[in-house]
Amino acid sequence: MAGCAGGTLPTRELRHDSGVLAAPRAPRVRVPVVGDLLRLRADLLNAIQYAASSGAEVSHVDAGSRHMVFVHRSAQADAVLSDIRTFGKPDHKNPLRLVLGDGLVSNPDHDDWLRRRRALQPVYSRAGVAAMRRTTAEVVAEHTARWAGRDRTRLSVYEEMLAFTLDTVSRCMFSRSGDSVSGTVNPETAAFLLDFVERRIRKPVALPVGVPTRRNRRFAATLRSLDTLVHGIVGERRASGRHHGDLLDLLLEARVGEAGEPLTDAAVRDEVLTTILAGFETTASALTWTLYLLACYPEVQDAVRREVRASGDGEALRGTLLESVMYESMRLFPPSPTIPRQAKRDTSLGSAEVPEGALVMLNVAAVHRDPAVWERPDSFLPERFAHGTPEKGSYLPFGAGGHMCIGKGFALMEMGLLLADVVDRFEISPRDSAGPEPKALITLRPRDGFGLTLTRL
Ligand code: HEM
Repeated sequence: MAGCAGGTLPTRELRHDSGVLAAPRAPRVRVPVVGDLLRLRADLLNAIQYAASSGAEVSHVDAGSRHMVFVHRSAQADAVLSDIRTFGKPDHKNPLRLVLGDGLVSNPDHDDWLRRRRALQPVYSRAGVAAMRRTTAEVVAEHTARWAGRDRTRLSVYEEMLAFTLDTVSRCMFSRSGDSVSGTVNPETAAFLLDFVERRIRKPVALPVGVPTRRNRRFAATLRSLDTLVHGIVGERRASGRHHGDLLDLLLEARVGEAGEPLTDAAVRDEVLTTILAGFETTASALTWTLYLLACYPEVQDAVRREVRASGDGEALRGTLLESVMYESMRLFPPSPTIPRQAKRDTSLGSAEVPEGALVMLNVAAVHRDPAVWERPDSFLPERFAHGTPEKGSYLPFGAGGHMCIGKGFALMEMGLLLADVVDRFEISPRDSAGPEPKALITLRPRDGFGLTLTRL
């Protein structure tokens, strides 16, 4: 079958051409490695997969001025995620802060983060997610209707999923589309900002953003227009007091600390950008790999279609085959393949010493295929999730512990609605002869994009 290499249906061994995740190639870098950061970063995913395949629990990488520790096993991952004071968010030099400021994802100050996290919990609660369901369903219907314009549509999957998730999160945030929002919050802007941040993560030494290079000037201008947009809408809302029932309303209603203070305008701005940027690429990645797997396993696709059609309104996702397919897809292709932490004091992980200041990278992709935990770890077996998710530390698409993804419910709702509508309307089949090759930095994406064919049913 095009794009889905090897294997036969009944065994459901993973069918994809790349093999990068399934079977690590001999590394282009040695791991552990001293002073070889550039090459490591050129092929991060392969290097850390290879290190994991050596059976080590952790690998040390001396990355120039910074010591890095990659964690490959569940027990150590659990130890890191459950002690958020010892293993905190990376410090103020984290390039994500250039865009997201002190929003939940990049806030390095534990106490400030905790106050905000408690204040924002209601925004992403079950009720908050339920309030966003109608808008999300409208965005789903618009996008799938566009793909249904012809009998057979050749979909550039990753690009389409990015457009869909960005549209969803910005419409749920501002409850309006239109030029003022889409002119500023669009896939090009978002891709530029993420690329800017990723390059700075990859570069050991980067020019300060204040140096007026062409990219730095574009970066400053992009941030200025986002800030103007957000502050403008927030100002209008505060002045009019009108309620729109969107995420921004919920952010403005959030109350911080014992005194119950509202978020400052600066904090609202940081959380708006954090929600948009944390929520769109990750969800697009998860949808991309799930559609790919559904295309490769038509018998699973058929079963999901039967389930969706039998369920009527499709309200409940919990316990369904569709949910298991999404979980299994995020196990094989975790949208956030690494989770970064920084040791706030000298400590240890199993027998490994971890010095204060070390960057600790949880190798989620390896943890998800740890043969000690997962039977047939490289196979696509959604039924393994029929009875819930496994033991602590071994399944981490949304992280775990205090920093666990606050948008998990939102993401699952959005994915469920899109996938249910797609399988109901279309047969999904692979298009290209080669399958997508995963590429990882902040998120796991197909290296050169890839296509699927949607045939209208
Ligand atoms: C499939 C989609 C998604 C995946 C795989 C994902 C994954 C993750 C992961 C692994 C973390 C933990 C990072 C850490 O421990 O440092 C995280 C945190 C976070 N995510 Fe998500 N995410 C997704 C969707 C979303 C959405 C839709 C939103 C917003 C609506 C969101 C907002 C956040 C925020 C704000 C945090 C920071 C939480 C904190 O540290 O308090 N995410 N996400």
